[in-house]
Amino acid sequence: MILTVDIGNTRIKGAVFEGSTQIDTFFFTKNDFQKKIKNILKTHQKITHLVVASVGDVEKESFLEFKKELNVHFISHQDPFPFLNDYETPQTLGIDRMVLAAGATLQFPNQNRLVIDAGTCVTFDFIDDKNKYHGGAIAPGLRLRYESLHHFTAKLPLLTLENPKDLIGKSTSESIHSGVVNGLVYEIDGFIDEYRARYSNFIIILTGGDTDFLAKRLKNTIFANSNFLLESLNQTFQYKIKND
Ligand SMILES: Nc1ncnc2c1ncn2[C@@H]1O[C@H](COP(=O)(O)OP(=O)(O)O)[C@@H](O)[C@H]1O
Ligand SMILES: CC(C)(COP(=O)(O)O)[C@@H](O)C(=O)NCCC(=O)O
Ligand SMILES: [K+]
Repeated sequence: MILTVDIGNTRIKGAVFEGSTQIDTFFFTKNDFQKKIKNILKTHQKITHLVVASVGDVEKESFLEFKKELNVHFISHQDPFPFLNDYETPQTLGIDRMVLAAGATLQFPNQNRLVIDAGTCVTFDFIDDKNKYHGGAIAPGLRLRYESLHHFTAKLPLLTLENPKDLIGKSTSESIHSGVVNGLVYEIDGFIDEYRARYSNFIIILTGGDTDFLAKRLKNTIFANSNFLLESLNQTFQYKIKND
């Protein structure tokens, strides 16, 4: 059994896999994840490997204590990946984006794929049907948009995510909700339309913490799976075992 851990810039997520089946899912904070992982290891005594992908600011050293009982692996740019990386700065490409691209390549063979991860940032990643990773885009995520409107102005309040009543906001709060939510939805649909103008056929995977909120608002048909990064982490590690 494998425990996969995804350290993003907002949350730490974990999942236990038996083969390709996800049997448990967890959310951690920076302060409690060591204690929680210990409990998970007690519950699932067959866990032999801990596989971590991190773009957050958690120290690698905080996983050292698990090395006694487990095989601990941090996914890195040196691992084998099932695609050809055409990014001009491959060493600066987020390891989460590498893992998403690996998952898309392995789960959806022989087709063009666009992966959209709506987390702290919204990232776009495009992998073509010849398994070449092209690159994509990085934009602020939903919560980041609410926070930056508040942080960089004198008058705007900090609001939490809410469904906009209408396109036309009739108050400060309604205007912010429309600007943030409708804005991101139009942005994602706009990106998809532009990709479609270049590539007639591709599948779209939407993942990240805002998956469910966004999926039902997009006009494009997408494959929504908020677990895609954790699943892809498991697959990236299986791929490494076979190809190292
Ligand atoms: N419990 C939660 N805590 C924080 N953000 C959450 C939560 N549930 C959903 N979200 C949403 O998820 C987004 C963060 O997604 P996530 O995939 O966890 O980010 P990251 O991978 O960058 O840490 C935020 O924009 C927020 O709107
Ligand atoms: C773009 C990101 C900050 C996204 O992080 P997340 O929203 O998943 O927390 C992360 O993938 C990253 O640090 N990337 C490095 C730059 C790059 O991918 O080119
Ligand atoms: K992201």
